[in-house]
Amino acid sequence: MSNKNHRSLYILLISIHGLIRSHNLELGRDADTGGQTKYVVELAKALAKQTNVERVNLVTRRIIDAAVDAEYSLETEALAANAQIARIEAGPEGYIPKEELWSYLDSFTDRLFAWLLKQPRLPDIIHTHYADAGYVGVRLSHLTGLPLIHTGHSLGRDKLRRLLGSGMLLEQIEERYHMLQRVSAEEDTLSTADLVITSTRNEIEDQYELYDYYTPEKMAIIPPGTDLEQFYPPTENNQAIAFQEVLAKFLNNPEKPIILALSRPDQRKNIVTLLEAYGQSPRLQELSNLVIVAGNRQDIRELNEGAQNVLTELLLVMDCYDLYGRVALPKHHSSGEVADIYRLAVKSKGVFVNPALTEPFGLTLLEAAASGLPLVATENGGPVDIIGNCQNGLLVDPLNEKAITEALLQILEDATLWQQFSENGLKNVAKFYSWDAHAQTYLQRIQPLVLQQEPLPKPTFSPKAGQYRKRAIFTAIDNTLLGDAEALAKFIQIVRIQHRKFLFGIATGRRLDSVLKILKTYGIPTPDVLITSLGTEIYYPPQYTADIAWNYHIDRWWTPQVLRRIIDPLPGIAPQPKEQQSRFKVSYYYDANLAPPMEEILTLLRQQELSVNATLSFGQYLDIVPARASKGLALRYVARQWNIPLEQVLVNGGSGGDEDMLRGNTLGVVVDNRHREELLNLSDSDRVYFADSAHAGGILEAIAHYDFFNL
Ligand SMILES: O=c1ccn([C@@H]2O[C@H](COP(=O)(O)OP(=O)(O)O[C@H]3O[C@H](CO)[C@@H](O)[C@H](O)[C@H]3O)[C@@H](O)[C@H]2O)c(=O)[nH]1
Ligand SMILES: O=P(O)(O)OC[C@H]1O[C@](O)(CO)[C@@H](O)[C@@H]1O
Repeated sequence: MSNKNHRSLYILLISIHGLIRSHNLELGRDADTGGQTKYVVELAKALAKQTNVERVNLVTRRIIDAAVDAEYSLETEALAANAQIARIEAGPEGYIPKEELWSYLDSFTDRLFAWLLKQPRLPDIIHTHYADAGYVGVRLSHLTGLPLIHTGHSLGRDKLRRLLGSGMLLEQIEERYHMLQRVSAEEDTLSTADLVITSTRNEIEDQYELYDYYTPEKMAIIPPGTDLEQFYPPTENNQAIAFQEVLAKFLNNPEKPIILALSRPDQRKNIVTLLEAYGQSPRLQELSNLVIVAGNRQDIRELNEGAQNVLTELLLVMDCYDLYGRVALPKHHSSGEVADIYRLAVKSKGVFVNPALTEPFGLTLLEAAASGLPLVATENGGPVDIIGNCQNGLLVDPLNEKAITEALLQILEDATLWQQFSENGLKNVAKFYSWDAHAQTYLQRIQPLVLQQEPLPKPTFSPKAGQYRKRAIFTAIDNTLLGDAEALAKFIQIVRIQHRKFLFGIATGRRLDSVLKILKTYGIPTPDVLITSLGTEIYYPPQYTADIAWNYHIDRWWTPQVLRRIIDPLPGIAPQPKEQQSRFKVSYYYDANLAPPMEEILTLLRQQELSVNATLSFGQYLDIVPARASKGLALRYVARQWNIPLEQVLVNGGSGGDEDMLRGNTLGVVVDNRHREELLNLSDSDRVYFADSAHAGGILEAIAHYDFFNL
């Protein structure tokens, strides 16, 4: 291993949703392809140019769908000589909205991990973008021990707050955006990440501050850049800009100053309030035209629900105020035309407006500034910093039509102010927002994380010759292996007869001493590997050698005494006897009638900045272990040691503590006597078989169902 201090870096960026490729980004095509898509491609290219960066991978989801370009199905695509996009399959092949990706992210994680193990070496750092990639990065970081950094781009709690403020009902928001799942993933990411990179101070103070796990000291403000070769002011010569033709179709007096809004057609962008302000102001209508660029569309009725609602509402409001001839809503524009659109607005002495309910950062504001276009922008989010730095516009309350109108008139009616804002923007965007400066600051900030990382060592243990197996069965004990003597006897028979053909593993919440008693009492053959105490300990028979590397790996940010001080006083919760406790497991009895709901306990732990794994089993056992430990994570560590693909690992479970080993690419089976609500959200996973039989009968049924011995 070369000395880490001098080795050049291999950086892994993960950005899962949207349409990502090396060129000609289809920004605005849909709600998932916008600023983040552009940000990660430009970041990857900027990092790849740095001298001490050896390789950059930008990992995204592989999409095979006739509705989108075939390029998105390429498994790799070059971004630079030392940078590639890598596309990993997860769930259905087709292009689906980011809100529907959640149940496929465990599988994405397993496939990405398998892909990484095939590369010349593991990355030095994982950088995730948005909640879905955060979900994957947390698991990947636990699996590998690699440092995790995160950039939210847009935060669920902030979006939720603003949508509620705009009058949407919680049920509507949950139905459309699956906000609870997203916020839970964001909290887990914040509690695992070593560093959070934001674009502005406002994000730290006003957006991340909403989270239970809020640690400003782990956050770094590194503003993104913008491409000054693409965005620049119109040239002096009066060369016509082709897009003018497109707008002329809509406008009676196309020479009037343009008020330009450009964003994805998403509710959060709040374009309709701008249209309302324009519709209510005869003065604005006399002085200017309103141009709204909101993605590309052929037929509004074919767009996804969010975009359809936004555009339909705009047409209705336009009609209501009879704004025909004064408002342009172009259907198409290419990514190459975007810069021209800004320049058209500048030539007309117009204004760029971003009326978003909240704008985490706002790349369009940088683009407008680089074009010389003054700004009117929402006071919620990144524009506070951007206009603060660039001194090139006015901030407004996005829900106040009057304020928006006044700000627009103030700039449109004052040529001196317009000129001042235009010049300030041009000068300051180059000074404060450059990708090269971003990449240099980025590398300085991650260097200490790379140096201190303790990657999980390649498995020391290697199976003895002849012991290689290509499949495995892992089962929990209570109510899964045990409970039906006849079925257990049949399973024991299979173990004895077929034992050369598969690795027999046990993954239990019990301690080693308790498991050994069970094996003896029920005559269960000695397993090849024992995962005990809920994935915190791993033993290898016959001497039951403990895997010390695993203990060292999970012992991170583990402070059981702090944990006990927080949990012990809670009502309806009592410590289990000491023989159930272990070095890396704190266990309680949980009385659902008296104790706070699990969500509240998780919130409490995060608010105390604890990064742990808390699970409820059989509705009565609350177990808390280090974040890097679980049955699923320990099982993956063992499968990697024995080089057994997860697709050949049959896993049998029945309660909350088993959930994470049943997710992902393993072959899951849930026994019929399962604890239903603890495993409820497994139902939409395509790799879990819900057995009709209970206890060990479930395993026997699954062996047949998956045709296990012929895999
Ligand atoms: O019809 C459109 C709409 C958008 N864009 C482009 O798409 C990007 C939009 O980026 P941004 O204005 O930042 O908004 P979002 O797409 O919402 O991006 C998210 O991610 C960005 C990067 O972190 C943050 O700046 C935003 O606040 C956050 O909402 C810009 O480059 C636009 O030029 C188009 O080309 N055509
Ligand atoms: O508004 P939301 O749902 O938080 O999502 C913001 C979207 O904008 C993007 O920039 C699109 O690339 C991503 O951050 C995300 O898909």
